[in-house]
Amino acid sequence: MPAVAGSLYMASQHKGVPPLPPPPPRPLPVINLGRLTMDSASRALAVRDIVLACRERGCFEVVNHGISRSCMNGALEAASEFFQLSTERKEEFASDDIRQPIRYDTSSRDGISMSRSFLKHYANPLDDWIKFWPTQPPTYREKMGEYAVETQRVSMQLMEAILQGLGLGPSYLQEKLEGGVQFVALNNYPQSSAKKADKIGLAPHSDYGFLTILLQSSPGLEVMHHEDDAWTSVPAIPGALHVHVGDHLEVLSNGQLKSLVHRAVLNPNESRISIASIHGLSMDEEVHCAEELVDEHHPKMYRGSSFQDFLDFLPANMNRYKRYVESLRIDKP
Ligand SMILES: O=C(O)CCC(=O)C(=O)O
Ligand SMILES: [Fe+2]
Repeated sequence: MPAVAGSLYMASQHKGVPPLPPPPPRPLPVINLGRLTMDSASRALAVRDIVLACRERGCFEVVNHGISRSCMNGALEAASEFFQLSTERKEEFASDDIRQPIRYDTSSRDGISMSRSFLKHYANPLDDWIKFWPTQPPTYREKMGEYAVETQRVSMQLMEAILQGLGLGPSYLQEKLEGGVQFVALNNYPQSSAKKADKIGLAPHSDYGFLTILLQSSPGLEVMHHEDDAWTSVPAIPGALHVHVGDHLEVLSNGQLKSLVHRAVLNPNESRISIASIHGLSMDEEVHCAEELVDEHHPKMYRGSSFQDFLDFLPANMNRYKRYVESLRIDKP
C-alpha cells in the first residue's frame, strides 16, 4: 500500500471511523489495435499505449484486431469438440515426451496442471505442422488452422509495435519472428465443484515466448501484476483477446518488460476452454538482450537461451521457478 493511503488508513482507525475499503482493482488496459494501421499519429499513440501496458501491467486486452468472431468461436468449438471425444481417441496423442509435435495430457506431470486436460501443438508455419493435428472433429484442422494463422498475424503486429516502442524499430527481428515458433495450447477445465476445496486449474507460471495471445470461453484467467501481490481476474470480454508478456521478451528488452505470472481458476458456473498461442523465435534460435538496450547504466541482465534450451531445462526443474526467466539472470544467487 502506498505511504499516503497507509497513513490515511491508520488515521481513520485511530478516530474509530470504519477503515477505508481496499482500492478497487484497476481495470486492465483495453487497446484498439485498429489504430496501428491508421495515420502515423494514431499509430504512435497505440504503440505508446501498448508499451506502457506491457511495462506497467505485463498484459492488456486487444479489440479491433481483425480476427472475426466466427473465426474465434470456430476455434473454441473445435477445441470443445476435441475434448468431448472418447478418452481413447484423445489418448492417441498422449505422450510424456515434451518434444512431440502434438501432445495430449490430463495429469499434473508438468508440475502446474492441477485440474486441466490439454492438447498442445505447433502451428507456424502451418504447412509444417497441420499434418500432426487431429482429424477429429472433422473441422478441427480448418477451424484451428484459420485461427492460428490469424493469431500469428496479430502477434506480428504486436511485436512490431512493441519493438518500435522499445526503440528497436518495427522491423527488428522481423524475418526471425515470421518464421518463429507458434505453440498453441488448448486447455480444458472442469466446472469447480462445491465438494473440492481446490479451485486452481493451472498453477502460477509465466510463459516462455515473447508474447502469449489468449482466448477464453469464460472467465478463469488471473494475473499478478509486477507490483501487486494479489490476483486480478481477467474478464472474458466478447470479441477481445488477452495478451501477456513472456520470458523471452523480458530477456530481449533487458528487463524493461517483465514476464507476467498468471494462473487459471476453475469457473463455478461452467467448464471452461482457453486457447493460448505462444509466439517466439524458432526452436534453436537464441534470444539475447538487445545490444541497443545495454549500456553502462543498464548492464546485461540475462544470458541468452533458445526455446530448445527451455525444453531441456523443464523436466529437471519443475516447480523450481515460477518464471523460467529467473534461471537466466546473470546476477542470480
Ligand atoms: O487457461 C488459462 O486461462 C491460462 C492458460 C495458460 O496459462 C497456458 O496455457 O499457458
Ligand atoms: Fe500460461
